Amino acid sequence: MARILDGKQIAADIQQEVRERTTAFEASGIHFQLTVVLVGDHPASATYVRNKQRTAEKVGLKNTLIHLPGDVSEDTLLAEIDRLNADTEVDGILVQLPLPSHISEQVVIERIAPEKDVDGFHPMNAGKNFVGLSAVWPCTPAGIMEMFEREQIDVAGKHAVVVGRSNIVGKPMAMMLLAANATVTLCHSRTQDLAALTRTADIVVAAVGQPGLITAAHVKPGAVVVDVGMNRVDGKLMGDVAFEEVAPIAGAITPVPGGVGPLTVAMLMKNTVRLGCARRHLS
Ligand SMILES: Nc1nc(=O)c2c([nH]1)NC[C@@H]1CN(c3ccc(C(=O)N[C@@H](CCC(=O)O)C(=O)O)cc3)C=[N+]21
Repeated sequence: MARILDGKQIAADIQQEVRERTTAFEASGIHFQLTVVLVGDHPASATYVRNKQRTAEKVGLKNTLIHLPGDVSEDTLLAEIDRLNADTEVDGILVQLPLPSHISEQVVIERIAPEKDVDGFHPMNAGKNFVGLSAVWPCTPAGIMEMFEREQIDVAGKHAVVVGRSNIVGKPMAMMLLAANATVTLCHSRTQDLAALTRTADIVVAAVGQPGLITAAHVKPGAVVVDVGMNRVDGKLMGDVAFEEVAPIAGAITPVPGGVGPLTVAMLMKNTVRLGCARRHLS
């Protein structure tokens, strides 16, 4: 039976460290602020945003929610981002995705000042990361790497198979693993014989949004299995991994919930402090 990687506990450890840093800065009158922009009333988004705000509160970050109606124009949203870019009190800006279809996510992401881009989604930051200049990495892959480190899962020289090629998770995950000296295979919806590839993996990261896609037949005994999936099935949260059948085979596995999700939120806090320090020339 696999070791269960307790994302919630690791996230709590990261949050504790962030709390210690914000407390130290508070003593010198410095307060970091995360601003979340939510457009519309997508129920899942509202839950995630509430989670982020609660966590920000806990770690001593000022947090502001800008909630705009679902029919807000792209221009109004862009003007709001311009205002936040210019606000010297704001350290991090997160525009919750997905956005309504009448708004271009790419245009919005590019409008966020790169030095306030806590998600690491801006092409400037993605590009820097691509060439090995360390910018802020997207929170989900960053949280997974942080978990590997804290759980002493050494990725150097290992074969890591990432399933999913989004700009938010799959692509940056592959880049981070590569930077940490893993041998990386990036799979996606058009990959032929996925199971044959994942069966050769020492580490599998599933980030496709298909409940139960990764089965026992996809996993080599002893492999580390990381489940990024957040699928709501009959009101229940399910990952991309068929946990019940994979857990007995894997060497280590993340649960859903309580795995990657809390790590993502914790890294958002860590990234906010990092950007706040960089912008204020603090170490
Ligand atoms: N600009 C932007 N940045 C994001 O980082 C971003 C985003 N947009 N849009 C949506 C996705 C999704 N995401 C999650 C974060 C935490 C949990 C999380 O904490 N999940 C809990 C369970 C939550 C529940 O019960 O619904 C867990 O896995 O234990 C889930 C999902 C961040 N995202």
